[in-house]
Formats: sequence, C-alpha cells, structure tokens
Amino acid sequence: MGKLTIIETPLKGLYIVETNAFIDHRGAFARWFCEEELAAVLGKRHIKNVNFSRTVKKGSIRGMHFQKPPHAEMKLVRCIRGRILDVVVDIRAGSPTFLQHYSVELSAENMKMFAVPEGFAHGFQSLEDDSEIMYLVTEFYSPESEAGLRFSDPALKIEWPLPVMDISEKDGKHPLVNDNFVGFDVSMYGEQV
Ligand SMILES: Cc1cn([C@H]2C[C@H](O)[C@@H](COP(=O)(O)OP(=O)(O)O[C@H]3O[C@@H](C)C(=O)[C@@H](O)[C@H]3O)O2)c(=O)[nH]c1=O
Repeated sequence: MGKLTIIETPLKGLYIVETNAFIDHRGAFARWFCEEELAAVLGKRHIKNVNFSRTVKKGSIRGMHFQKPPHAEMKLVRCIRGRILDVVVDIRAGSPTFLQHYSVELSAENMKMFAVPEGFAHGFQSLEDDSEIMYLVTEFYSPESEAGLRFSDPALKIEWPLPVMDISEKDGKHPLVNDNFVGFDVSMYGEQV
C-alpha cells in the first residue's frame, strides 16, 4: 500500500498529499516524503532546501510569496505543530485559472501536505499560537528573485478566516495586481498549465 495519496485540486499541477500513518499504542509512524511515490508530482525536480518557520501569534499571515523564473520553485508544505490555512494564487501566464486561489487547512493532526508548483504565490494564516511549518523546496534561495502579492488585494478575493494579528513590514507592502499583471511564464518547468 502506498503511504502517500496524491489528490488533484481544481488548479492543474497543484496537489494535496495525504499521509497514511500507522497508528498503534505508542503513537504514529508516517512517511512524509518519498521521491518514488511522489514522482507524478515532482517530475524531474529535486529537493534543494528544507525550511522551517514558527509563527507565534494565532491570526498572523506570511505571504503571498514566490521566486520569479528562472529561480521559481515547487514547495511541499507541512504543518508540524498547530494549524494553518495555507493559500496559493495561480500566477501562471496564460493559465485558465489565472489569479484564482485555493486553500487547504494543514495541521500536525491531519498530516496533509500541500504541493505547490512554480507559478503560484504562496502564503498562510496561523490558526493557533506557535504554529510551525516545514517545507521542502526545489530551488535554492534567491533573494533577488523574491517577489510577492498583497495578501489583502481585493482582486485576489482571499477570505482570511481570522483578524490579521501580525504581518511583516515587507508583506504589508507587496504590490496589488493591476491590469498590466500577466503573471509568469513557467513553461520551462515542464507542462504546468
Ligand atoms: C525564505 C528564506 C528566507 N531567508 C531569510 C530572509 C529573511 O532575513 C529571513 C525571513 O525571511 P522571510 O521574512 O521572507 O520569511 P517568511 O515570511 O517566512 O518567508 C516564507 O514565507 C512563506 C509563505 C513561503 O512561501 C516561503 O517560501 C518563504 O517566502 O530569512 C533565508 O535566508 N532563506 C530563505 O530560504
């Protein structure tokens, strides 16, 4: 039996991965990453960084972030403590779902993983104090390629479930999308759109 179940979302190339944990009297055992079982999600990509963040206050937002091509990256996001609402926005040029968003609750309890490919802006709101996430990334950090969209942009229509309790100065200033925003060509990463 596969230990990871890949679930498609309405946005092409975006997946939720469910973890089938073994539970017994001691607790749980689960496989969290397998290059073979996730081949359909990963394609030719390899994990280059594993990142961690702790967000102290419930209601805090980090996002909406991405690295521009040619340093765009896939992120495989898990919550290892607490709960978050993980949200992505499709910013792939020419995508039929351009600027649509999709969200999933990730928690230490539900063990879900969000597989977010290149061409998506990514962010989350913490739903509990001290929520921690760990995410696997397929590109090295490239500060000069970092960019973002404003979490509160009315054009994105994201409904954050809680009042915003904390946000970085940088994230409060990301640009709003306007009519000139056509997104990013991510065709170099394989068939994504
Ligand atoms: C993302 C990142 C940041 N940093 C540094 C930059 C800065 O000084 C400090 C904190 O960075 P940030 O404020 O960007 O951290 P944060 O707001 O948590 O950024 C993260 O947000 C989520 C939503 C994502 O999608 C991630 O890809 C990443 O962008 O860490 C690295 O050294 N390497 C990295 O890979």
